[in-house]
Amino acid sequence: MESLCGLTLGADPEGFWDILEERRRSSDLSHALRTFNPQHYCRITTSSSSTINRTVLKSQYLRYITQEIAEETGEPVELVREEAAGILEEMAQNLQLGFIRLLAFSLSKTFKRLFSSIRVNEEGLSRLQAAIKDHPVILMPTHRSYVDFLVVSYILFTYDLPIPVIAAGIPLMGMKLIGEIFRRSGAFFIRRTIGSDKLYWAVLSEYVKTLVRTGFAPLEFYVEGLRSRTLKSLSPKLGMMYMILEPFIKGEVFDISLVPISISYDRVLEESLLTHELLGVPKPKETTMGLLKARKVLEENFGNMHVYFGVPVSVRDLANGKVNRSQYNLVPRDLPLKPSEDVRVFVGDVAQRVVRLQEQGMVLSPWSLMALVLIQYPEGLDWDLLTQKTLWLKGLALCYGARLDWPEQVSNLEMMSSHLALHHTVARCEKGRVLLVEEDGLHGAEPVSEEEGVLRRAAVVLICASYRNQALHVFVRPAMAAVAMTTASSVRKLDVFSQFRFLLDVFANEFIFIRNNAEQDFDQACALLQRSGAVCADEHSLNVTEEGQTTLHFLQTMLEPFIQTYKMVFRFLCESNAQVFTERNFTPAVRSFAVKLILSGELQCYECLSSDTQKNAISALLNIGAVTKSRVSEQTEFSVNKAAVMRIADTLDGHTPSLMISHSRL
Ligand SMILES: CCCCCCCCCCCCCCCC(=O)SCCNC(=O)CCNC(=O)[C@H](O)C(C)(C)COP(=O)(O)OP(=O)(O)OC[C@H]1O[C@@H](n2cnc3c(N)ncnc32)[C@H](O)[C@@H]1OP(=O)(O)O
Ligand SMILES: O=C(CO)COP(=O)(O)O
Repeated sequence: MESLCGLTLGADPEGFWDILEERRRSSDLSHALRTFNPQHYCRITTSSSSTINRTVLKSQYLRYITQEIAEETGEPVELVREEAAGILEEMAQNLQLGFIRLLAFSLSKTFKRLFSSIRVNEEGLSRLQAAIKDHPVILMPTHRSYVDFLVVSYILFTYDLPIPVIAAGIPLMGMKLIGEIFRRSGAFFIRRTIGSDKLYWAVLSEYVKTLVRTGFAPLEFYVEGLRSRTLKSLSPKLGMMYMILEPFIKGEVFDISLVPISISYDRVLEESLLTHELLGVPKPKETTMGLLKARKVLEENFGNMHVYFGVPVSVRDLANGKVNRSQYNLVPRDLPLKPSEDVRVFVGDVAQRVVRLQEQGMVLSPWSLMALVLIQYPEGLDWDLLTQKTLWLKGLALCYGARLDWPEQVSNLEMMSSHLALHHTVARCEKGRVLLVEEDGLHGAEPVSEEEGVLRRAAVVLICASYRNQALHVFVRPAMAAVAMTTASSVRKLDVFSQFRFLLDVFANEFIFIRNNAEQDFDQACALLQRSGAVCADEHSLNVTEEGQTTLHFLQTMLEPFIQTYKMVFRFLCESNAQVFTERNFTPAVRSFAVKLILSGELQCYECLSSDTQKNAISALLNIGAVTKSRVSEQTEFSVNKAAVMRIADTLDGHTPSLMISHSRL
C-alpha cells in the first residue's frame, strides 16, 4: 500500500499505518540517509538558527526590556544585554540534518525492539503538510513518555516533513552528549520555573515569537508542561501558549495552525517510575549514565503505539469575536503590554480546547478497558467475569464515541489474553482468577513494614488506575451526570444540573472541561446516557431505566476513587490542628494521614495515595476560594477555611444543596 512519500506501509481499518513495517523490511541506514527535501512555510524568512538568534538580540522588544531593567537595577545596559545573550545561548536550538539522520538510524533500531508497531494516521499527515505551507504551525502532542518527542520528529522525518523545533525542559540539556545532540536535533531549552525573572521571560518570549513570525520550522511544545504521571490529561500551562499566540494577537502573522497530536501507548515505558513519583519517590535525575543503565528496558515489549495527528485548528477562527485585536493597533507592536482580560481568557480557552482535541484523538487499547473493570475489583475477579464486563464496556465505549484498537478479525479472547500478557508486571491470571501483582521491594518479596506494604500495594493499584485513566475522558461527562443523579435532591433536570455544575467546579483540575461550557457538557452527558439506554429524559426530568441501573452504577464507581481522595483531603484539612500548611509539607502529611486510615481499615481506596489527585483537590479548594495561597518567606502557604471545606464535603455527599455553594462562591 502507498503512503504519503511513496513508502510501502501497513494500514489497519481505522486508517492508521504502521511505519515500523517498512523499517522491518528495508535498511535502516538507507532510511536515515535518504533524500530529505521537505516543503516549508511559504513565507519563511530564514532557515538559519544563527539568524534567528541575531534577530532576537537585535529586537526592539529586547532593547526596550534590557533598557528598562538597567534603569530599575542601576546595572549598565551593556551588562544586561550580555546577560540576555547568555540566556539565549543557553536556550537556543541549533538544528542540523546530520544529527537528525544519526537519531533516525538509532531510533529505527530502538523502536523496532520496543514496539510491535507505530501506527500513524496518514490523512493527518497530509493535512499537516498542507498546513505547514500556509501558516506557522504549532505541534501540540500529549505528554506521557520521553518517547513522545522522539517519535514525533521521527515520523516527520519519515514523511519528509520539516523537522520541528521543540521546547524542552532544561534538565535534559544537562545530559552529557545527549543534551547537545538534542539541541542539534531541534530542542531549545527552557527553565522549568521562571517565576519573576523579567529578563528570562523577555528572552524566551522574544525567541518563541521570532520562531513563529519567521516560520523557521514547526514549533512543538508540550502544553501539559510535563509527562502526566496518571496518563490522564493535565490542565494546560499557559506561559508558552501566550507567547505563541501573541504574534497573531498583535497582527504580525495572518493566522497560526495548532495541530493537536494524540500519542497512545499500549504500555508506557516509564509506567513504574511515574507511578512511584505519585507515591513520593523522587524522580531520577536525567543523566546519560541513567539512560545507559535503563537499557534493560530494551528487553521488554511495549506493544503498539498510535500517533494521531489531529485536524489543524485555525487561531484566526478561534479568535473571531473573542479577542479585540484592534487595541494593539494603537501602540507599537514591539512594546511589552500586559495581556487584556479578553486575551487572558482566550489563551486559556485555546489551551483547554487543544487538550480536549488531544483526548478525542486518543486510541484506547483493550487493556485500558480491562483496567477499568479490574480496578473496581481490588481483590481480583474471575477471568470469565472480566471478559464479560470488558466486552460490555467495549460496547458502551463505542456507543460513547471512543476510538478503540480492537480489530474485528482477532477473537476477543486472543485480544484480551495478549494484552494481559503485555501487562504481566501489573496483573496475572492464576487458576482462572485475574489479580494485581505487587512488585518486590528493595528488600525482597516481603515488605519490611506495614507502611511499605501499603505503598507497594498502592503502586500496582496506581499503575492499573493509570491505564483506566487513559479511557476516562470518554466516560467522564456521563459519569458525572450519573453521580449528580444520586446526590441531587430530585430527578428534575435543574436539580441534577446544579449538582453536575458543582462537580465540574470541584473536579475542574482533575478532568479537562472548557470554561463556561457546563450546559453543553451536561447536554452531552444526558445525550450519551440516553443513547446507551441508561436514562430516559424529557424536557424537565431524568429517569433511570430498569436496564440502566448497571450502567449508572458502573459509571458512578468509576469516579469513586477521585471522590474518596477529595473527601480524604478535606477530612485531613478539617481534622488537622493547623489552619495553615506549607505547600512542601502538604503532600507528605496527607500521605501519612491516608496510610494511617488504610492501616486502620477506615479507608479501602489505595488510589487516595496519589499525590496528583491530592494536589488537584487543593487546587479545587483554591479555585472555589475555600483555601487561599500566599508567599511567606520563600515558601508557599495554604490557609484553610475549615467551615467552607466542610460545606463542600457535605455537598459532595449530597447533604447540602449545591446551588448554595456555587452561588456564594464561598
Ligand atoms: C528523526 C528522529 C529525530 C529525533 C529528534 C529528537 C529531538 C529531541 C528533542 C528533545 C526535546 C525534548 C522535549 C521534552 C519535552 C519537555 O521537556 S516538556 C517540558 C517543557 N515544556 C513546557 O513546559 C511547555 C509548557 N510550559 C509553559 O508554557 C510554562 O508556562 C513555562 C513557559 C515553562 C513557564 O513555566 P512556569 O514558570 O511554571 O510559569 P507558569 O506557571 O506558566 O506561569 C507563571 C507565572 O508567570 C506569568 N507569565 C506568563 N507569561 C509571562 C511573561 N511573558 N512575562 C512575565 N510573566 C509571565 C504567568 O501569568 C504566571 O503568573 P501567575 O498566574 O502564577 O500569577
Ligand atoms: O522534562 C520533561 C521531558 O519530557 C518533562 O518533564 P517531566 O520529566 O517532569 O515529565
